[in-house]
Amino acid sequence: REKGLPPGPPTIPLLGNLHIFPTEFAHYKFTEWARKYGGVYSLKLGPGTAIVISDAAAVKELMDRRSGTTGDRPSIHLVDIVTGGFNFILARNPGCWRTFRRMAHAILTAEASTRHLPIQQAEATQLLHDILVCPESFYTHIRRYSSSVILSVLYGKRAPRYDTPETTGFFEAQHEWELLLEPGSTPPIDVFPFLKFVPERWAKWKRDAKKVRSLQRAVYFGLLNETKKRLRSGEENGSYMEEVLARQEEFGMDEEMTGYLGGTLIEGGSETASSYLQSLVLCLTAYPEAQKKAHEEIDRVVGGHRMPTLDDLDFLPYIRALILETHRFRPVAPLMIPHATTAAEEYQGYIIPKGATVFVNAWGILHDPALYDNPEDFIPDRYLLTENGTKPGVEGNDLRQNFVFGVGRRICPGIHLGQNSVNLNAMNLIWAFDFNTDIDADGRPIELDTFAYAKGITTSPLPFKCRITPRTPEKAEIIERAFLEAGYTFSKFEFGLSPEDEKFVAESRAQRC
Ligand code: HEM
Repeated sequence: REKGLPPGPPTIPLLGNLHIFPTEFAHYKFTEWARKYGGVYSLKLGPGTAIVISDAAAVKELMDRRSGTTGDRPSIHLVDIVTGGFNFILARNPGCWRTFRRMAHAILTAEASTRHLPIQQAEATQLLHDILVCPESFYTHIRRYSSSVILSVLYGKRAPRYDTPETTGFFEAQHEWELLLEPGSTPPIDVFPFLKFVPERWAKWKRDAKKVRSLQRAVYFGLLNETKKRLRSGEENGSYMEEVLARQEEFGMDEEMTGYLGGTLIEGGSETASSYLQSLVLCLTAYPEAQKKAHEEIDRVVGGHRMPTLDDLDFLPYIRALILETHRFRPVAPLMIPHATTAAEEYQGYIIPKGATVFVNAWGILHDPALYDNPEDFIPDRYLLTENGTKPGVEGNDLRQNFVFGVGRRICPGIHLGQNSVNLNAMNLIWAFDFNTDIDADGRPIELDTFAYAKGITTSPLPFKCRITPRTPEKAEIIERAFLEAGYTFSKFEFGLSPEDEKFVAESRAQRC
């Protein structure tokens, strides 16, 4: 470890800390090290350096205020060979990232998210309907919902079923991509660049990378070409990609960039919202006291004769607190997405070197016992006591309520769309259903493991069982009616459907007649 770096675990020659770098659930190990080495510590990864920040004040200073030098992403060879460097989320700065970001700022605005609310609301209604009809498949219903919203908003084409070809195509590509990016699944190419020159026949990762590239391109460019075809036939429906295509020249975007912009926005928007909503169901089920309070509040404010709308949220302080507590308790991206520095920075006497990878340990901060009372418990009330949920007497000014959406220049550009999804569905699900733990053969409740999560950069609970029942027959009827009425909104997003999707849609419409 070079002189001047923040402290960190002892190193060994050549590898530094590479031999102890966690290959899964890194946020747990990073948090354990933070308690030992402090809120800003360093890891040596071969010749490279990683800085782990688990302190809210340091995040504010280094990542938000000095974002000009901490807003890059680390160089990842796989991103270059799979996407040609055109992955918005992992793109390096400068280069195409700046163009993507300008485009996102112009088009993914709060105002635009409001324009897309009708389809989001209609999809949220189908989510309630699907759970009503087949509650045991709630996990996949949520995934269908989030993919369909993002496909509708981006390409103006919805996914009526979980098995819609675009959805399964995307999930397959995404699954293979995440496996490839998983630390430990490939040799350390970025630490030892000579590995790039190993011939393909001895490097399985190169063959896998080719496969992921062709899977992704089939989905991303397939959707883009369909959008163009739809525009040529004069069937505009106001999707994001329509505007991107119209302003391609203004932003200097060629075909490759345009295809990958849309594709990586699906990557960013699909699994994040679904992971959040799956965690929400897990928390409601595992913490019946919190569920009861939320039910009481929504019954008082919204009542049983209509569905909630986003306007109700202002009058639902406990549910707002519950939404924030779910973000804190199980953040979708516990280590966010690694950043990198473009110049050296000095922080409290330590050097943060140029080219260092920076991990923002959101998990470590949001589960810090110095900030939160009983951080491992799900306690929405903490957000009623203080703005950022911190324990009384502790300054929470270095935190902010949208912290889980990222930091500095890399803050999530889909934040408005994401927040609408989270807020709308949280209210809907609480309004509509009772969530109870499953029971075993002897009628005893089966305790849920709230730590059973999938590994990866973004993480969702592993599929779990719970009993979901409508709260009143009247609510079940309201949901059915709203789903049938949503058919009109859906019809504007249903083109080029597969025969199976056509059949499904026709059957839903037939019910209406
Ligand atoms: C609950 C929903 C969501 C959560 C919790 C979430 C969270 C995040 C986080 C933590 C980051 C990393 C920020 C950083 O590196 O500092 C991020 C980046 C990103 N998100 Fe989201 N996100 C959500 C929804 C969405 C949606 C709906 C979209 C697309 C419309 C989206 C697109 C992106 C993109 C493109 C990036 C990369 C931005 C960049 O590197 O400049 N996200 N998101």
